[in-house]
Amino acid sequence: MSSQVIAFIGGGNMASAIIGGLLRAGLAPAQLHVVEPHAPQRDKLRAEFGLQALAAGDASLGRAGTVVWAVKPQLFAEAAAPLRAWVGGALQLSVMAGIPSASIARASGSERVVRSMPNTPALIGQGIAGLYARPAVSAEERATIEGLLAPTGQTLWVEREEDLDAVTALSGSGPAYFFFFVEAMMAAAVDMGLTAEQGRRLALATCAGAAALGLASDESPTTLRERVTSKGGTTHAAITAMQADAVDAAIRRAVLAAQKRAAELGREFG
Ligand SMILES: NC(=O)C1=CN([C@@H]2O[C@H](COP(=O)(O)OP(=O)(O)OC[C@H]3O[C@@H](n4cnc5c(N)ncnc54)[C@H](OP(=O)(O)O)[C@@H]3O)[C@@H](O)[C@H]2O)C=CC1
Ligand SMILES: O=C(O)[C@@H]1CCC=N1
Repeated sequence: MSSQVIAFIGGGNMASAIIGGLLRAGLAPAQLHVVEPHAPQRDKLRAEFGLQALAAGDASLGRAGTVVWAVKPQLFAEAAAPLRAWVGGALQLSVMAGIPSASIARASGSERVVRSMPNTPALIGQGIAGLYARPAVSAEERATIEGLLAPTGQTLWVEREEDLDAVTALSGSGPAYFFFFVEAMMAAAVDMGLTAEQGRRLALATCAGAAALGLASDESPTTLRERVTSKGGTTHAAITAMQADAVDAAIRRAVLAAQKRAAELGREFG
């Protein structure tokens, strides 16, 4: 990893996932600057990572080679306005849902903008992040961003910026859909007389095993599903019940709702 300074604007969940990865990859805490107005969160960053976060931006941000925008989309404009004087010379990386790269270029004063959409498994190095670069970003700068995100998991470039809204709806929000499903499995476990903890272990191990099998196999998810589904058996009963409730259509509608919201966030706060 290079010796450049990386400045994070916002030191919350997603910034912490990336910071943790960078420190594990060998960056020195002194290479990481964080602007975080929330005092308890600054204390947490100090305790967890040994970082001295700033309550507000200052001229030290001018030393950053890369600036990572990790505030809520709703707060982007407010967060960026006081920093423009210092961040314009840097490569910009956003993790914010929805905010268009043109807005980030305008607010930061730099056309060198990469938008990313990571997800929370980044915390354990098993995330996947969609990436989009504005034309002014060089091949070397794309590689810099890939290196910065590598400790958090995989990356996937998209050519059209609007596709990041779909990535947001699939993999950015996706961990929450998965935990929603696990919550329902746990509730069903209790309905059947198991404890919630037994349900949690069975559901999580089953989902992790199924995901690992899907990744390791050349077969499609449909084939893998059919292989579990014995004729006239228990899985058939469950899948038939889900089809009767149109669960697949409901999931598709939910993902499209997330995509629509990502686009709205861009229009409202970009
Ligand atoms: N969580 C997720 O799964 C994912 C999130 N994202 C994106 O990451 C971004 C951050 O989300 P997340 O980490 O979950 O949110 P958090 O609320 O955990 O982190 C944002 C942090 O920014 C701080 N902040 C608020 N105003 C400013 C400011 N003016 N300058 C600097 N920092 C400020 C917040 O402080 P305070 O709490 O006081 O407001 C907060 O600590 C969002 O844009 C989201 O779309 C992307 C992919 C996945
Ligand atoms: O819910 C959100 O808006 C953010 C973006 C993707 C995951 N969390």
